[in-house]
Amino acid sequence: MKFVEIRDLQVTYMGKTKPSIVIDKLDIEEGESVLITGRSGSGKSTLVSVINGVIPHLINAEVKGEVRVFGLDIKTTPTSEISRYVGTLLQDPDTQAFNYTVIDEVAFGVENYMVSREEMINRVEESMKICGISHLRDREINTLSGGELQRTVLASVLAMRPKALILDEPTSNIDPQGTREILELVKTFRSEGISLVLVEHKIERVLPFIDRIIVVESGKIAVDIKKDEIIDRADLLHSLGLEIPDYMLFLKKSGFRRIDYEYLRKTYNYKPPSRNEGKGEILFASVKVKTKSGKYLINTKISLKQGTITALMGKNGSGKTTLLKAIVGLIDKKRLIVEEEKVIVNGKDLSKAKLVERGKYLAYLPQFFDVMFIKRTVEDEVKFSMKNRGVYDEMRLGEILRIFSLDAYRTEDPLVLSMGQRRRVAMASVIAGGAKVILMDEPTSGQDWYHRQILGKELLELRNKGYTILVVTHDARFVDRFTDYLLVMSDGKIVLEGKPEEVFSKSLNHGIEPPLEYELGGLIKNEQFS
Ligand SMILES: Nc1ncnc2c1ncn2[C@@H]1O[C@H](COP(=O)(O)OP(=O)(O)OP(=O)(O)O)[C@@H](O)[C@H]1O
Ligand SMILES: Nc1ncnc2c1ncn2[C@@H]1O[C@H](COP(=O)(O)OP(=O)(O)OP(=O)(O)O)[C@@H](O)[C@H]1O
Repeated sequence: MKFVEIRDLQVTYMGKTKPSIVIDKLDIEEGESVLITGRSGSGKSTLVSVINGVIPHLINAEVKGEVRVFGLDIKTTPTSEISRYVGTLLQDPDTQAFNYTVIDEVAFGVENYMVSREEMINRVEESMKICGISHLRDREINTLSGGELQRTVLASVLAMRPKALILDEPTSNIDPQGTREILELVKTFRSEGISLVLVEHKIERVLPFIDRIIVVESGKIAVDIKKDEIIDRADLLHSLGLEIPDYMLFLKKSGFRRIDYEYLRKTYNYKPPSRNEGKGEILFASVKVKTKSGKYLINTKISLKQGTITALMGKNGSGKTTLLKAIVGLIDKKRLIVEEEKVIVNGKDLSKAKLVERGKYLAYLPQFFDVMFIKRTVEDEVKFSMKNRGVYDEMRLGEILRIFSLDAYRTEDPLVLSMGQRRRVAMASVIAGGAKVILMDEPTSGQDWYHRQILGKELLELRNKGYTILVVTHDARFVDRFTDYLLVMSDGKIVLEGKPEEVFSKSLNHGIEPPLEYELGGLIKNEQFS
């Protein structure tokens, strides 16, 4: 039986005049493992939403044509029935978790099935183990880090033992080593005939786990190839804005039709970009944060050099977000104990300063910043933020809008702008108070390569204008391309620091996978892709 059969499909969201996807024919065989990729907004999520029945049952959209999933017509089969066969991990795990504790969440789906209690317990335990969250079993969901939450949702999906899995950008929140471990395990399920659909921007990372690549472009299937054809089509894929590493283009130019890691190791040269050294320390912090039961979540010192971009990497739950929050003064003191929070910015001691005062020196951009917008125009949004910090001045407002290339959008509603534009409005608002140090939490997550490059260039421009930036990310290629220093956290401590090329050679034990060109170019030894 086929996993997916699509014929003459057109999906049009309520209120839209044009369909978001138009697909004449698509078949996915049972047991196949397919990567669906393509630019942001191309229609990937819409496609997977008809495969798991979310459209039309939970999201209102008109579906013309036919979609069958394991022979079931998605238009007439309730989602509860489809979800017995097709398990989905959404990109934003917040929307998928409803329970109080981790173990309740993992058991939630499987509880509704007719399985014995013993079988249920076995499945729940096994899934927690696979996803590396057994130690979090009794933890309240709202205390989990982003990656821990995503792993929890995945465990609950796996406990249902679906015939097919849809993973929507698993690498966006789960650290690279964790993603690899989970995909390795999914691969072993595949020997039991499980089908896999992976929606992902990081093609290279998932290549060992898939058979076929489908590229969606403007709502249509633009490319549908076997994995082995990736080099043959490298130029086309590159021109579609996908993250095709240079070494693949190099192979194509050298006349190869397949990836030949041996040849690359002998011939491929890689030189990291030049980095800024910075001019002395602009930020120093010494932070200790612990739980009520006395476990240190953060116990570390951090220093940033003026006029540099510094990356902060580390496994899920290592403490990256908590460290950023502690520096800006955003730790929830009802839940956690702040034992030490020494923060000095540009010679000014902010250790005792309140949030608003710290905001004049430090700008913090959370991962999901849309919630920050409260005004109806870009100009009002930035103005409001300046007034709030007591630093409003019309000239300065104009200057900030120019720095962030927002002049042309002054009167637009921030919420109708594109993701990149919205991020610039949020950044303009947070630095409007005069802050010269910007702390950003996972701005690369879920972004396609084109937008990650735009972000990187924006950061370089800000750096050249004298700002200092600390950026939390799981994206090693982004770090290599766009940052000057790399800090690695483990168990609440910064354990490695230096230029990315120095740190990458030692970071394998900390959940970080260096860009493959480091290994192929002989800069580090890591034979995981061979
Ligand atoms: N619920 C919705 N209502 C109306 N339009 C929608 C809805 N969801 C998506 N769209 C539109 O459909 C098009 C395809 O969006 P979709 O989310 O499928 O893209 P995507 O390739 O998954 O993007 P990304 O990589 O950014 O997640 C876009 O133009 C988007 O604005
Ligand atoms: N109230 C709490 N009680 C116990 N542990 C907590 C509490 N709040 C947070 N934690 C734990 O602190 C650790 C650090 O979380 P943090 O969000 O800083 O991690 P992170 O490095 O940003 O992870 P990710 O890469 O997944 O985003 C996590 O293991 C989290 O579960």
